[in-house]
Amino acid sequence: MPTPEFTLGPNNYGKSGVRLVRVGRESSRHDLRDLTVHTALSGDLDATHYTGDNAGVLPTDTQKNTVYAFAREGVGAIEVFAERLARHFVDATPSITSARVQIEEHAWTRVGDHSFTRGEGGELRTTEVVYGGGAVRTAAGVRDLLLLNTTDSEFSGFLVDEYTTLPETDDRVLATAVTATWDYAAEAPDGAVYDSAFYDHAFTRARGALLAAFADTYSLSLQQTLYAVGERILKTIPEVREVRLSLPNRHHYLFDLGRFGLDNPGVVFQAGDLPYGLIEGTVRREAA
Ligand SMILES: O=c1[nH]c(=O)c2[nH]c(=O)[nH]c2[nH]1
Repeated sequence: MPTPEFTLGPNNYGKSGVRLVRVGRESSRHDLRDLTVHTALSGDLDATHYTGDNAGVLPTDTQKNTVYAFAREGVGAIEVFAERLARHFVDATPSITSARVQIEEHAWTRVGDHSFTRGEGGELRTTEVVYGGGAVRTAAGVRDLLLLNTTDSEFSGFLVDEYTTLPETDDRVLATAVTATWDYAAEAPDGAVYDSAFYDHAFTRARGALLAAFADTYSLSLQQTLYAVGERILKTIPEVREVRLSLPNRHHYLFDLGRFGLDNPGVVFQAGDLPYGLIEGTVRREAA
């Protein structure tokens, strides 16, 4: 290979948005799983970038096919399915040294033995597994979990400068669409086995902790709520080492009804769209 003029930096490639629906027919009460899978591989891929020599390139089409083929025997928890795929791409492909597999699960609600319903959009359960150098890193989470408190939220005492117009409030609607991601420790502190049952149970408990913290925290800022949510997840799941949260502030503006001779004691709001505040942060197990 001729010496290239410039240096290729970090790179990865894979298939995004692999839509997989699996029907479990073990009994007449069918099981339904609906996943979107994203693969990203990296390794010794200089040749394809510098010269177009594709000998080390496992096509993204093959990566997609592998997702469907692996689903034939079962999926289990999305964390486990992602790890199976990531390990396969690395262990079976000499040029590939690291694989990232991300999965979003769209939840369907059962309405019969073989009937299900779900709204468009809606909350997703998520995972991201990275496998390389013999080590697995597993993260799990939720996206677009909509939450709203009609009271027990204030925002006051903030910094004021010549551009500040925001009035202080001692009672507001607090609404957000939570994206939460939590990392599992490589070694479970209590010796738990990271299997599908573990991940499903941990997900249910982490989500429950998130909801409880949002509901029972008297909020002086969304930042304070963010910390309270992260803290609650860490306290609930000993295997979690870090929680990352992204909380858009879905503003609700008290609508001025005074123009119509009406009072508005926190009853009628205009739901805002853009712009929105975006509060993001990480809460870690290590002490401050
Ligand atoms: O909870 C909040 N945090 C902020 O930083 C902020 N800024 C703002 O305008 N409203 C809010 N609310």
